[in-house]
Amino acid sequence: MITREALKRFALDEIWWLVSPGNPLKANGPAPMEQRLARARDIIHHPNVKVTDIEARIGTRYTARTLRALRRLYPGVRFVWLMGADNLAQLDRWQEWRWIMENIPVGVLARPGQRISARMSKAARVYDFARMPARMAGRLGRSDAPSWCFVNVPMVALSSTELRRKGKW
Ligand SMILES: Nc1ncnc2c1ncn2[C@@H]1O[C@H](COP(=O)(O)OP(=O)(O)OP(=O)(O)O)[C@@H](O)[C@H]1O
Ligand SMILES: O=C(O)c1ccc[n+]([C@@H]2O[C@H](COP(=O)([O-])O)[C@@H](O)[C@H]2O)c1
Repeated sequence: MITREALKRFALDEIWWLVSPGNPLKANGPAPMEQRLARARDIIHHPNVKVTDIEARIGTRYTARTLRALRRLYPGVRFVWLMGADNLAQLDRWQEWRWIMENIPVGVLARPGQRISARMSKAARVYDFARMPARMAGRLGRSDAPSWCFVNVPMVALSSTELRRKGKW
């Protein structure tokens, strides 16, 4: 749902789901890559959405390194980094987070319970000057970094952790 919203709201050509080799801030490692790729591909069927293990192939789980590699590999492409509001709330714990903000436009999708922590976060405060109003979200991909935009999307209070706990995956 947030992928479909992001395609529309940010007027993107494509969205790539980067199936992570493992979030550096999460203590427990994920399920095997092949399994997660297959499950991700079962969920999303959209001509403009690609599910990829490119981070594993590049050999990194750090977003700044991924983005540098992607720009080298696809020099003609203007990339935008997309994430949920929970990730904005702790972005200042990411490796080279200022480099990310300074170099790639960032689109943030609202997430239940995360509005205040995202708004009060260090990243939001430091880069307040670079925030685009949501009504201009469609221009995010064509704007120069630093530039970020928070959009309100229909709230779905689901998390991967909860789905795993309920045995749905
Ligand atoms: N319900 C949601 N609303 C908005 N963004 C979301 C939602 N669920 C996940 N995201 C975003 O989608 C991306 C992938 O999230 P992920 O698959 O790790 O799920 P998660 O629910 O955050 O995981 P976990 O429960 O293990 O913390 C992240 O950027 C996250 O912020
Ligand atoms: O680069 C980092 O330091 C960093 C720290 C935490 C999360 N990330 C990335 O952010 C993405 C979202 O993580 P998650 O677990 O919320 O889906 C995923 O690609 C992670 O690898 C990246």
